[in-house]
Amino acid sequence: MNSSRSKETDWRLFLRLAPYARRNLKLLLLSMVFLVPSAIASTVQPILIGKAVSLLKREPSAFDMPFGFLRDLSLSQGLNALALLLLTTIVFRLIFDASQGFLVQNVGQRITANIRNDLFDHVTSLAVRFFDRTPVGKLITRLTSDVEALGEVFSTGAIGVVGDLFTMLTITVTMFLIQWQLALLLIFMLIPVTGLIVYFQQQYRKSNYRAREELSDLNSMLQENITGIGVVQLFRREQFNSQLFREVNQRYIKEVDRTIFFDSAVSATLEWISLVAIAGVLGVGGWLVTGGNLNFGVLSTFILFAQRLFDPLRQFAEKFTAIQAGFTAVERVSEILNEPIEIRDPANGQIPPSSQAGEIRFENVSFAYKADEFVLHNLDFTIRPGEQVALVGPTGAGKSSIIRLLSRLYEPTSGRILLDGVDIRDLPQAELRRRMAIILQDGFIFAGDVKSNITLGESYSFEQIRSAAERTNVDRLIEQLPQGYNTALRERGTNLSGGQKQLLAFARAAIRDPKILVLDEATASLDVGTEALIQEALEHLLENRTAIIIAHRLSTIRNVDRILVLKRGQLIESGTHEELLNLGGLYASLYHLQMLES
Ligand SMILES: Nc1ncnc2c1ncn2[C@@H]1O[C@H](COP(=O)(O)OP(=O)(O)OP(=O)(O)O)[C@@H](O)[C@H]1O
Repeated sequence: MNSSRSKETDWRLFLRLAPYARRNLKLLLLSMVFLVPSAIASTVQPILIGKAVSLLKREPSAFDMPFGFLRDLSLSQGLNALALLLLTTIVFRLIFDASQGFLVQNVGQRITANIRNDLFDHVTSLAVRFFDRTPVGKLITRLTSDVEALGEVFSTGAIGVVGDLFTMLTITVTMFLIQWQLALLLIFMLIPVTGLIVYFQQQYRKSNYRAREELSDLNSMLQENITGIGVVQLFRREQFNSQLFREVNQRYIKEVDRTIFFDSAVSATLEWISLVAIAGVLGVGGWLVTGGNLNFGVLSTFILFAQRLFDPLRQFAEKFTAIQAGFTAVERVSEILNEPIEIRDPANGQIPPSSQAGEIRFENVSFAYKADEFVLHNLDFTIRPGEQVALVGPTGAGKSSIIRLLSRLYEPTSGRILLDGVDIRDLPQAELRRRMAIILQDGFIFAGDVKSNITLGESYSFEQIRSAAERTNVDRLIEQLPQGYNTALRERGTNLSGGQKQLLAFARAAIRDPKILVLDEATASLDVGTEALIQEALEHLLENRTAIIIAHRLSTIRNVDRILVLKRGQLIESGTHEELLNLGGLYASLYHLQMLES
């Protein structure tokens, strides 16, 4: 039952690769065709040697038919002719084996490159929810070492297993045509060995899967520790984390040891069975020869066959590690490729005219990150075009979640969000996000220069970049950097201060000229002087735009048109600064507390 299920799975996994193989079908077929002459040459060689032995022994040969031309030649001429034929088959095999190897590896590299590209595209299309539950290290393992393991199926020539099987088949048929008793003996030996190998192979596969899982955990831990190295060192967690790392590493090694055990078991089985087969042929064949039922030529041919029959199996054993690892890899890569894209563009999306100024409407929106743990309850409000609204509330009240829903990084559990009267689910995501710019507290920086971190891959002229920086009063700070706009920034912006990263995010938003601007604690990491500079720029930037501002420092939002106050995911107050102060509710008490502090 278990094995039939695993066969089914293997078949399904194999089908997973079919579309990739189809794209390189011609090369793949050609490489398979090359296997045929190679297998035939390999079967013919023992026959040629057998014939030579018969010539030397001057015994009647069992296979006269293809060698009629030898009858009129002298012994040395006949031996020379056979040697020449042998040489031809060797050259044949060399040429076809080499070409086949080259072709297969070439196709393999193309297929793995295609899979890697598809994985990248798929992963970047998955909803943020997927990333909430998948550690980065696990994903990286699948995108790198699992795809690599798949590539090895091709680079180790493991795909040549088809050729090995073909060779075994040709040898088997030829053996039966020549001498059925010896052929039967060898086949009887082959069957249990194959069964044993299949068993080891299944065990190997299981251990290999577990080893890859442990490797993912190992990489997740590594990634977490490197990303959080500051906290690790500040809180003296080095030893504690090392201990945790050692434990996972130990588990990984244990699983790898198991794979090595099964791998060696296969090689060892084949090694002794091949010797036993030769001994068997010598024993039974010797007995037949003494009885006059077999000649030396055929016996020599069968000794070579015994060796060659198990040779493809031995080769198979060597390749089998790569093949099984490849199956595990396809399984793990497929898991990611099968991950559904939760947030999709509508089949025929509506695009409201971009001249509209950006009205946002939440209609009875409720939302839970995890089933039944609602963080937003029945939100119902409208933000008019050009209105500036602040979202206020204690930590964890749900302010950032509102922004994530608005930008469709997550979808509401119930209710709907409308942009200029259109449900945002009916808008193409690119269109939705083109209409709004979001500035978060922690500006993310990509490796590249300042310019490319503002344009983010879109084609803006240098003038446009500079003008966006000027409009947000960021240009002066950029010019202070060592190479101005051309300063190379490192991954995650480690050569910029938190405030500097934030400033770049403002320029990034300004250049896009969005209808809606969202600031999520955007000025929190700026010093008072820089914040004043940005506030001034913001006033211009916010003109004629709908804006949502999240701020903990209530003094910065006093002038907005309306303040929405949230508490545990519910909208509890709404009004202008003065109205809310007069109301004397949560906002008023938060404000007075902050005033007291300052
Ligand atoms: N990715 C997530 N998965 C599960 N729960 C989450 C996730 N992000 C936030 N939450 C939960 O949702 C609630 C609202 O979080 P949210 O980030 O919206 O609060 P916030 O008002 O923006 O807080 P802050 O002022 O601290 O930024 C919190 O209780 C938080 O624990």
